[in-house]
Amino acid sequence: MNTSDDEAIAAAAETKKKTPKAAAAKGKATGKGKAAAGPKTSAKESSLLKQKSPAEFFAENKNIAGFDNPGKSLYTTLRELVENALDSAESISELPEIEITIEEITKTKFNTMIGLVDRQRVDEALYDDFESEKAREKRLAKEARFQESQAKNAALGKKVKDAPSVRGKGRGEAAFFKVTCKDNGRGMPHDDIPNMLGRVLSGTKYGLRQTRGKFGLGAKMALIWSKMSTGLPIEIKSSMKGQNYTSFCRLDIDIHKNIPHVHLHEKRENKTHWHGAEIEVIIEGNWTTHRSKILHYMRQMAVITPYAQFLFKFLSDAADKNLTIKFTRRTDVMPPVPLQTKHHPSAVDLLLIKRLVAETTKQNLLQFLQHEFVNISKPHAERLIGEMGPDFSQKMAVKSLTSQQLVRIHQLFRQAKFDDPSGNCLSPAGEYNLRLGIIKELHPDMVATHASSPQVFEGHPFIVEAGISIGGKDVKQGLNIFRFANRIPLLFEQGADVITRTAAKRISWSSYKINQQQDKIGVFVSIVSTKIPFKGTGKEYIGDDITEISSAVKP
Ligand SMILES: Nc1ncnc2c1ncn2[C@@H]1O[C@H](COP(=O)(O)OP(=O)(O)OP(=O)(O)O)[C@@H](O)[C@H]1O
Repeated sequence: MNTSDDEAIAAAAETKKKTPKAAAAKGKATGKGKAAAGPKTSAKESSLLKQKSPAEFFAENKNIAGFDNPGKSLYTTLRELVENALDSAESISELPEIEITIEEITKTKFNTMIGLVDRQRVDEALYDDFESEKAREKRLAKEARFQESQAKNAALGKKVKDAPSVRGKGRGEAAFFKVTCKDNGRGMPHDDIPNMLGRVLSGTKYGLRQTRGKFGLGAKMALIWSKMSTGLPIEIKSSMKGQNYTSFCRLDIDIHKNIPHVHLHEKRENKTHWHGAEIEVIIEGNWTTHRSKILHYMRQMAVITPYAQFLFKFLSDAADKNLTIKFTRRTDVMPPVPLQTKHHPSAVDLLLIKRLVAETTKQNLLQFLQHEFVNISKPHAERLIGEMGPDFSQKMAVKSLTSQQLVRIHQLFRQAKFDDPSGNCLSPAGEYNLRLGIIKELHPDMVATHASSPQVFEGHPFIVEAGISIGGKDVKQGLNIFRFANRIPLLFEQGADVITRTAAKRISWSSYKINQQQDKIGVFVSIVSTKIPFKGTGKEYIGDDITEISSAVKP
């Protein structure tokens, strides 16, 4: 015992003798109160710890899932529904037939739907778009000046600018849309519908397989957004092949508990023997700001999926806004259904090894290594076990492995050499389809395509397919970059994406006798993998920081 300990004990004994109250206070401060019951917690000190459900988290951070604002939310809702529809039809090798309708709902119609009486404005000055007499005069004078300068510019042959738009300060009046997506896919089992669409982070696409969906989030985000912006539930109709009934379900989500709140769930007659799903959601959106993104998305989807048929409709009370576009099927050749694969030993972390041990049906370590991972043959597994050390044996029960032994296996997996995973489980669009898609949607003067052999990053196989086109319809001068990941068009965050950066900065177009500024160049790059390293859950771009991918994208 050193001097300072001695001193502290002596001082404490002294305090105890002198003032029992002061000693108690000291005990509280040092956390050494009554030995058995522990220090009492006053109401003021009660724990501040709170839990949040995944649904609450995503409702509060909806931007990370692509629901940044009403316009983007309309775009992302459509996209999530279309991608689910395609995944579903392709999973049963059915040529996809997908109908998408966006119906504009006026405020009066919306209010009638929810039983709210429409009210006219009474006190105009209360509103954000109210313009005082003075402000009106000022605006009109500004507009007149602008028109004068435009007239002068036009007379001098100079470029004429668009008139600046006049907007209120705030968000203005909300616009509502009913988004419906109907497919001819697998449908959903009746009893699973509430959890599939009303519980965040639940889905059927979590295995190691190339799919458009991945997180078990997209459709639920559309529902959360509808709950946040209109308070209306989602409606689902679904029927599986051979079922003589259609499931109908109307539900919303209990955000706090992250559980579905079912309003109606029943079986109805399926006279037409239809199979597939039809999902309908009513949300706030903005068609004006995101019309062009939505149409680009549909067109790009038609490029990468020429074997699908899409019927896109925009319906409005203003007849001149109505739109119907049919993207026709050009081929019956579908890429093969992507296969579920096992994990590559170099791509697993400790947590995943523990999960695989907990879930495996294999009894011993030898069988476990051989059957739960790709590229470990029996002789290879025997050698690996030998290398693990004397505590390990081929016959040892895999469920009896200690935490330390699992760490040893993980360490060995990181250091040992394994053959690369094969790309057999992947389903690229195929050069034929990519070429066809480009010709069908762009009508270029020239197209060239190329597909790479499978490559690997972090134990995941990936394939890059690319196409270049020159000329065509609705193609602007310069680079027109079309990016696809697991056959999803990526339209946002273009600047940071590996494909854009490669096309714009790392390719010497002049060496191919292509003028980067003047020619109408279409660049199409499609990456498929069991793991697309998206930045964020919004699936909007692939970063430029994975060497294997960036060098594979550059020809
Ligand atoms: N049109 C559909 N047809 C059949 N099943 C569907 C359909 N839409 C959704 N599902 C089922 O509901 C599940 C949840 O869909 P959700 O969009 O929430 O997530 P996901 O597609 O699995 O992943 P992600 O969040 O990456 O899109 C899907 O995994 C699928 O099983």
